Amino acid sequence: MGALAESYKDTLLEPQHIPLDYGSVHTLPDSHVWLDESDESPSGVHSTGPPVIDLADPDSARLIIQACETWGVFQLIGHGIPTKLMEDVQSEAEKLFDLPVDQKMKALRSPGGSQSGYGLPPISPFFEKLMWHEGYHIMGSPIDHAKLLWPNDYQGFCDTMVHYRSQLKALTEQLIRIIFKSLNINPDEVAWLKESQGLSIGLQLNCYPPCPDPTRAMGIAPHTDTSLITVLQQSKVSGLQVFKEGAGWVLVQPVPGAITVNLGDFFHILSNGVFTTVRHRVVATRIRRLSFAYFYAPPGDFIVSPVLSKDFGEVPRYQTLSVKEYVGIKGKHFEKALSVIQN
Ligand SMILES: C=C1C[C@]23C[C@@]1(O)CC[C@H]2[C@@]12CCC[C@@](C)(C(=O)O1)[C@H]2[C@@H]3C(=O)O
Ligand SMILES: O=C(O)CCC(=O)C(=O)O
Ligand SMILES: [Fe+2]
Repeated sequence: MGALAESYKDTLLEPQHIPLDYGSVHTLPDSHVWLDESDESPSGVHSTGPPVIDLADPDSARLIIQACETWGVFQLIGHGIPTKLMEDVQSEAEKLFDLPVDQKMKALRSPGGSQSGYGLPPISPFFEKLMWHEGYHIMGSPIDHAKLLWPNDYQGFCDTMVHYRSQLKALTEQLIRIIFKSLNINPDEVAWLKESQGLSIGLQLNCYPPCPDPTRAMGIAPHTDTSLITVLQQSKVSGLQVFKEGAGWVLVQPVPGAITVNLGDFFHILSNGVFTTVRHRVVATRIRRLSFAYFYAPPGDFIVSPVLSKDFGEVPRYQTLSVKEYVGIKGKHFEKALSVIQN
């Protein structure tokens, strides 16, 4: 199922690492109070956000590369994902998170197993406090877990998710080709890009339930994605913030119909640190917010080695290692993983 299925598999999930029955909680429990994020200015709402790029613009490749260097994130319009499909995904996910908590718990992700199923973010054990979040992860076939949720009525959900995944795969690979060219990597010579063998692909449905005290809660704690690239559908409700040096936390205000694209750790390593793996978080909100993240990583045995050139630097800033090795290091060292492999 690919190397990402192994990520965070050894982080110790304690009994408290399961989502609350949020509908029945009217005050924020102490276990969910996040205080003192003050070192990293709370909500940089005054800064201009990351760029919005139209993929149909003849200049889009240049703008994408520029955004990879400066922000590590951008919003993409003209991407060709049908609006109807994006709406269908939203309504299937709403149906899922609307289920009674006992029903969702039947599909709970099992500790040490694959990442598929219902639960809190796998990074939860790295934090003292719990996130105001529930998620459902799909890796490989969605059928087994969907059958647990809807024993007689799972086909519509599965068809929508599989169709969505294949559309996002094509878009993601189009973006990877653009970025590879700027790194002087010939995409036609990359076997996994041509043949789709051994890729690590995960589709994460995120739900941030209505929060009674959003300024003291956290939707998803700060992290960088363990991916080459992540493409994200945000709903109309804002909540995603990215950390920008000099500006603090900056809101990525959702543009209707746009797909948010962010680079993950593997593009950062490949580009010798020139492309940003963007640190991001999600703030809690008074109204429910959904988002859908598609994570794409090369096969576990792919060797990630910084590209060296005049533009990307002549000296490697990171050690050369396999995707699988890095996933192991990330699972152990989390936010420090990149500094662990720094030369
Ligand atoms: C494909 C993956 C990326 C992810 C870890 C995982 O193996 C499965 C869940 C993903 C997710 C979703 C919520 C935020 C996040 C940091 C987490 O805890 O689980 C990401 C992980 C990631 O980007 O590494
Ligand atoms: O909800 C969002 O906007 C972002 C979610 C996210 O960062 C993730 O799933 O990795
Ligand atoms: Fe993320």
